[in-house]
Amino acid sequence: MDNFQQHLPTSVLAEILENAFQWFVVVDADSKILYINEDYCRFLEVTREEAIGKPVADIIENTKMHEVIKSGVPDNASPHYIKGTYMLANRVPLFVDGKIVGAFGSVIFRDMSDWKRLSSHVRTTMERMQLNIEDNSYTEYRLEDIKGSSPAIRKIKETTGIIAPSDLPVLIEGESGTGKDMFAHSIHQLSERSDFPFVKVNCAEVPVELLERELFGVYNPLTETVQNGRVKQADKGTLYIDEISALPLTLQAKLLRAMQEEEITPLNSEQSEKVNIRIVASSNISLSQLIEEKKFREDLYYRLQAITLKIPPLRERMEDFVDLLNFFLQKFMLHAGRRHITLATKTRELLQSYHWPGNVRELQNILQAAVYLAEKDTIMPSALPSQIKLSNVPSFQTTGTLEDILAEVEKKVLQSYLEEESDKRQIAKQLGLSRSTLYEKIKKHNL
Ligand SMILES: Nc1ncnc2c1ncn2[C@@H]1O[C@H](COP(=O)(O)OP(=O)(O)OP(=O)(O)O)[C@@H](O)[C@H]1O
Repeated sequence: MDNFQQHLPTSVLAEILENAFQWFVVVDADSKILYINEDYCRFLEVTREEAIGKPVADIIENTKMHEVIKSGVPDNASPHYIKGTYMLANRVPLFVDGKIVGAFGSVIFRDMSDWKRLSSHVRTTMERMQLNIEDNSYTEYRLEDIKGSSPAIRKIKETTGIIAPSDLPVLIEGESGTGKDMFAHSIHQLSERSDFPFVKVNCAEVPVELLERELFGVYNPLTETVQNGRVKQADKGTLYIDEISALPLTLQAKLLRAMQEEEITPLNSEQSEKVNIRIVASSNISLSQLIEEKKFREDLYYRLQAITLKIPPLRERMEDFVDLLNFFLQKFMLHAGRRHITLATKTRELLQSYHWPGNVRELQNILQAAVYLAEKDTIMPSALPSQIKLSNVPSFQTTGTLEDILAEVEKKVLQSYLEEESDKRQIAKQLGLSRSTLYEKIKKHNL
């Protein structure tokens, strides 16, 4: 402490006390005023000379400084009624060598509307920060980030370029992991709304009972304020509604109103608000089928589907496979600080013949793991997850004598081991054979 004081001249200390808090008072152990700043005196309509040395209760009405001195417990953010208004005050006891020598008090909000304003300002700032955190948690994609040169992908990219600048809603259909998010982002980036927010909501991830407030906001009667939902947050920008098929029918009606009348009504409110949003929606199941099952409103569907981008699953556009493979391999090599990694021919074949239910996302994840796990410069099939290796289990004949069938199985198993591993010692070890037996079998099967 002494050390600090040496560096902090009294004049500076006084300046800090004058300015650090709007209103500030220090009392001694008998609750007599030792210090009070100018601003506080002005408000109390006393001079500083009059105030200093007086019992604090004579100068500040409803003060609780003496209670804090008695209890030794701070009293923070507590309402204090002075001159006809409620203010928010902090009162803190001062201890020296374990003994209470006084207390200080500060008024942190001069009236409760100050507080209300600030609290609503803090909330909006927090909402914006939250939005940014979520926005930044995934990359902002552009059309050129979408790899692949299959006719399907080229066509969809071309259509995206044409329709993006308009304000029309867009529906993107495709299985999970096909790149729907990437297209939604690209549409926003290429539109005149790109300087305004891109807000995403995944209807399947938000619990149904919270979806209405998440989308349309909620009115809080206590604070008399509206907490904005995603629609309002996307004002002037793009609202990306992922998995729109999970949107309940009642909310589908509200969304349609937001699109047609450019108006929303927050939950618990009777007041409509104007909004200006472009909707990009995506679904990994066919919405037309949901209409037949009466789970999706026909009017909303027709409003959305005028521009539909249908992204085929990866297995139906394997022309993109090599582009995607090379792209991810380069990317993850760079991330992992590796200079040269290739795929063994068998690894490549296994990947190529897999049916990719998780689409591009699955390919990306598998390559990432394989690059990080690769000990040498070649990724062997053993680095692939079992679902890929199992999808390629060799088939064998089931007719003939048992001896013939077993010989066929033995040949196929040896063949697949030899393709995966060049070190025969390793193969013999894995199959529980001596090296000489392995060589005999290789010779017998002409491998
Ligand atoms: N054509 C592509 N080029 C490069 N990366 C791609 C491509 N398609 C998808 N990806 C990558 O695959 C991952 C999944 O893509 P995205 O999130 O856009 O899929 P999605 O269809 O929206 O999936 P979901 O329906 O599960 O939300 C992303 O990390 C993205 O980088």
